[in-house]
Amino acid sequence: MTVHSGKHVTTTQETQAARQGAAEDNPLIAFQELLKEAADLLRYPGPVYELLKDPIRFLEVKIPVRMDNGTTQIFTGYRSQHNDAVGPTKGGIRFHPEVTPDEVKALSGWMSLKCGITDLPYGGGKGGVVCDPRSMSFGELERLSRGYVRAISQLVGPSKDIPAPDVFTNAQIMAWMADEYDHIRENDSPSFITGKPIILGGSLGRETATSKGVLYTLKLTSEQIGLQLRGARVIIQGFGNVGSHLAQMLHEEGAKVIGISDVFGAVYDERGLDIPDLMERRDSFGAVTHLFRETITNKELLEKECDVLVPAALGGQITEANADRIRCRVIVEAANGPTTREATKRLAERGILVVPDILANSGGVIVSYFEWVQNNQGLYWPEEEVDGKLKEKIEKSFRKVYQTSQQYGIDMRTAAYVAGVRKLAEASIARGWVPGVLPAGLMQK
Ligand SMILES: NC(=O)C1=CN([C@@H]2O[C@H](COP(=O)(O)OP(=O)(O)OC[C@H]3O[C@@H](n4cnc5c(N)ncnc54)[C@H](O)[C@@H]3O)[C@@H](O)[C@H]2O)C=CC1
Ligand SMILES: O=C(O)CCC(=O)C(=O)O
Repeated sequence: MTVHSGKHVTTTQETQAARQGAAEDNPLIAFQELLKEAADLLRYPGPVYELLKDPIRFLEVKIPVRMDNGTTQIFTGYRSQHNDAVGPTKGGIRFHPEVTPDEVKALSGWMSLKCGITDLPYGGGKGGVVCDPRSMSFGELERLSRGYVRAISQLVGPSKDIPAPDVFTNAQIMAWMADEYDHIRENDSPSFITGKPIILGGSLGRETATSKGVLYTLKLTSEQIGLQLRGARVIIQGFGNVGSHLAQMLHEEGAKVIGISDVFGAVYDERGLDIPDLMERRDSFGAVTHLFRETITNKELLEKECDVLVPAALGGQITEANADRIRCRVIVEAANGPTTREATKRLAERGILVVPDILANSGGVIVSYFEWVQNNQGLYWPEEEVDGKLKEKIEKSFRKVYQTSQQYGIDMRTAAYVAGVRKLAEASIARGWVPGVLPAGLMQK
């Protein structure tokens, strides 16, 4: 494979096509359909589903930003709070040109389920801003980040709704947002947002937490299906925060990472890629394939044969259109919503196991919770402590979902919904929001 230096500046047609595929299968409808299945399995009364199928609060905002060329551009942003019966809502902020209201709503619902599975004291939230940060200057991005916080400031806060990074946002953006919030509130509120730089109260281990969680779930899955990770052929779609660290971790575990991709395309080498070198050379938006002369498309990469396929970019990547051409033993969903419902069914028929996003990528919010706890108590933990607690939580969550799938005879995704919705429903029942009976022992005398 030859390497060249060059600069892509536009989004490829393949990206457009991938997103159109996602539009065919609206993530909010997919969330609602499976939520209904889980609520019915648990025999919850109708109002439980009616309450949880949409966010409890959804805000759309306009953010005027002075651009470097003197013009003013008006950006659209969203914040969705799915349910706050358990506690404050929690979830990342995505900066991406194709953010939609339904996507943000679905992402907030998935956050609620994620926090339910992992037993965090939160409901789900999510934010998004329609923008392309790759085409903006540092100054423009800072003004947009601060403008977004001003626009949503009434709705968020350390005990209301706690944002974090997601696609195309990072620790620097969290730092600007934290600073803006402190100015508005006129006090220091480090637990308003997580994923911050360490110097501003970020937790050790947060940057790699999502990837570490994916690695742990993959290891647990491998034990179940008798897959040897050492020497296993792995393909990872996306080389940003989650994909790149995961590639590095798998490389260190002795797995062979044979394909990776970014927004521009993919690189594939059946002999294994030099991951440490790619880690050095990726840019801050997780782009690396522009360094290669020979690339393939994201679509082609997903269809290459491997043992483990890890989508770690956007939603709606494995659909009815390509599910029959996916050739792997297991898919571990690091991205949110990468596999549509129809594709999940097709893959199950073909014996391909899917480890669902709301379990596999929960390491990020778990360590965000640890960051929030550390900020609230003003006492900071060493990285080993963070890692140990993360591993414990992921293992417990995996067992919960796996046992639920065995108990009800359902696939891992449906099991994750069943395991995740329980806490939400029970807290809503306990508050008297919806009718229902709590399991014995939950309501103390
Ligand atoms: N950062 C976190 O802690 C968590 C992230 N996730 C999910 O993991 C996924 C990746 O997130 P991050 O790594 O944080 O984002 P990132 O912004 O660091 O990286 C995104 C990667 O996806 C690629 N990409 C973007 N658009 C693409 C397209 N249309 N086709 C192919 N590749 C594309 C980018 O080039 C980049 O390599 C997202 O689905 C996110 O919601 C889930 C849990 C936590
Ligand atoms: O770290 C967090 O609070 C949320 C991360 C996130 O957005 C996600 O898990 O999808």
